[in-house]
Amino acid sequence: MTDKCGLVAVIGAPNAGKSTLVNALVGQKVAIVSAKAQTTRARLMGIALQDRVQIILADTPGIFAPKRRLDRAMVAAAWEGAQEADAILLVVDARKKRRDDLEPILESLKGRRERKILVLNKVDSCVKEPLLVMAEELAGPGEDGTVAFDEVFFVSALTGDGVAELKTRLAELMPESPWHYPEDQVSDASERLLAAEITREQIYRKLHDELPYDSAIRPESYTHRKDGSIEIHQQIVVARDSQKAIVLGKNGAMIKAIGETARKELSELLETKVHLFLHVKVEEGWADSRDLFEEIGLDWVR
Ligand SMILES: Nc1nc2c(ncn2[C@@H]2O[C@H](COP(=O)(O)OP(=O)(O)OP(=O)(O)O)[C@@H](O)[C@H]2O)c(=O)[nH]1
Repeated sequence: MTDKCGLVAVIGAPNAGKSTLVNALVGQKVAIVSAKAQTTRARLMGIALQDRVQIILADTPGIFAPKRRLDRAMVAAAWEGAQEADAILLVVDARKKRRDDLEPILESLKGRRERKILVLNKVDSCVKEPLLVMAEELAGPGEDGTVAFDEVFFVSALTGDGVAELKTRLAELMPESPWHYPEDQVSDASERLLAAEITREQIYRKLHDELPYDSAIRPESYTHRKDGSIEIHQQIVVARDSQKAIVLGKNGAMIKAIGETARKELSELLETKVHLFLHVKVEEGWADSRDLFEEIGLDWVR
């Protein structure tokens, strides 16, 4: 069998389950799953393998009405991901009845020539009949005769139901091409970016009530020690002194707990001992700072 390799853009509203689906397709944790909407800031890529086919998944940030500059950058990154794709996967939370947030996405999909696949996710917790109606509504030819979607899949990214079928289909759709990544490299998100994502996930888990979106992780250094362990330094960037106090916690207890959990998870993922050093830095208006945008992998949007 000749080698095949292609790019799949994963798009959808916040919380639709894109990260969970990418993880399920890849079979290993590469993107960040959180119950909170809009946590996927960086455009992490997952790489799924099926026989001699490499499927590169652009796990894009949720598309939503952008207000702040940072949010606009997220949307731009999402669409940038969809530009050179061999297929576009739109992930929809099948449990949601209101689909207002889908309208702008459906509208902009109309003009796209790529193969469009609708993935109705979370079928583990929704009733069947309305689901079929929804599929019919979304997948049929639109009023102007254009087909909104070429194919529909029903999946549960959580239980894995339907994921193998979707993966097989994606593999079929990939063009003949040499592989873009070495066999053992399942993610092109550099390890240091992955490490930053894991710390950020812990901050959301432990502090999301107090620190909604006003924090970011800046990777400082990532070095391999002679004994095979890895030393990682990261800055937790916040906007105000009061937020710094929250991240530190009483006598530093919070940052210690964040660091400890993140270190354990990283150590498991990287299969080696990890030394993680976290520092809190106050930077007013960090969301407008250009270098940080670049560090989290987003284009600068004015
Ligand atoms: N019941 C159920 N829950 C799911 C399924 N897939 C994802 N979820 C949950 O939905 C929530 C959002 O999932 P994510 O994968 O973070 O969603 P996302 O689309 O990547 O979200 P953003 O990063 O905000 O764009 C999490 O709590 C998941 O556990 C599914 O198939 N069934």
